[in-house]
Amino acid sequence: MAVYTDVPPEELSRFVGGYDIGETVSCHGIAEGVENSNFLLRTTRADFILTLYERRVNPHELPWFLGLMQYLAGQGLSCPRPVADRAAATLGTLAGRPAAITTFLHGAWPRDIETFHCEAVGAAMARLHLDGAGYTAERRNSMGPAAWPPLLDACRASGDQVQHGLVAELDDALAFVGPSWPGQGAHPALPRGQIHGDLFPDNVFFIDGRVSGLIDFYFACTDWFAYDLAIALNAWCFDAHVAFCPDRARAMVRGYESVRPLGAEERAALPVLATGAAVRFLLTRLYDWINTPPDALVTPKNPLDYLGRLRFFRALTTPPEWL
Ligand SMILES: Nc1ncnc2c1ncn2[C@@H]1O[C@H](COP(=O)(O)OP(=O)(O)O)[C@@H](O)[C@H]1O
Ligand SMILES: N[C@@H](CCOP(=O)(O)O)C(=O)O
Repeated sequence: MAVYTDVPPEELSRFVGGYDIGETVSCHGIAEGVENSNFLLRTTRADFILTLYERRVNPHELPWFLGLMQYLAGQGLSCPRPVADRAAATLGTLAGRPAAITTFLHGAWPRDIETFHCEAVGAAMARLHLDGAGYTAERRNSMGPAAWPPLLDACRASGDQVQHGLVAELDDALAFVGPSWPGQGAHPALPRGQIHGDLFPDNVFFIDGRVSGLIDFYFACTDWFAYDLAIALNAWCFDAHVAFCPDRARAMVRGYESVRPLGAEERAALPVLATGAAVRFLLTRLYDWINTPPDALVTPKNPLDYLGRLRFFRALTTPPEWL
């Protein structure tokens, strides 16, 4: 359950009254997601998503995220479009939190991933990469390689209680990934631009087998395009037993390349990028696993799902046949 902040009805009605979106009919907390408080806001005109920003989102960065969504929606990408209030502002304050209203997207995220989903998400991601080109403001990846050593340090005391030897394995992975990262030493920099940064299945909606929308842009940033693909290879291309599914990976790369072909250097960097992506999600999940109180409303995600992924990508020595 991800509703961290309750919204008193009178505050909601004052907030919604600042927009030209009709009268509030209902406003219900949404029991999915982990980062922010999301509500389905139904008005006499339409359905909207009301988001109160919590936790990891830096309020100073919200205009960048909202601006990116506005820009991508203007390019024809199906993503939440921030709604401006009567004073033309897309960011306000509600119940003491920064808050925004965005358009509601129809569709549902896939619970059972099939190969066609992976091909479709690859193509949708490549479109996002191309569509973002005209949004020139940059955002550094706050969850990039520089963030990983301090995250590991914060988990150092308790990490081995989650799995024996985990901290040493993560130290070793960081020592490998850091110097091998694109742009480090002899490793070439790669094509870069606006990436989603968290394109997991629960952030991609489908209708009748086609992508109907991408949501949750709050890890978006300016980084290597191929890193976004590496994140999605982690998130979509393993089964429930954390066994790698080469057909899914092949389909995802094929879908991506149907829109934006990868360069040879991007292809060569994918194993290390995917190893880094596994480290990144293992670490954020481990941090949450250790620091989420037992009575919290949100259930932390299992960090060890990403240990199997890390080991898989780390062990790739030659270019894999699915690439
Ligand atoms: N624009 C949207 N249209 C429809 N549903 C949405 C939209 N944004 C969020 N949701 C719903 O809210 C849930 C949580 O949103 P998400 O952005 O993933 O939250 P968090 O940032 O907290 O992880 C989604 O799984 C979806 O059900
Ligand atoms: N996708 C991340 C967690 C971020 O959650 P989201 O609900 O914002 O997508 C993970 O699975 O670790």
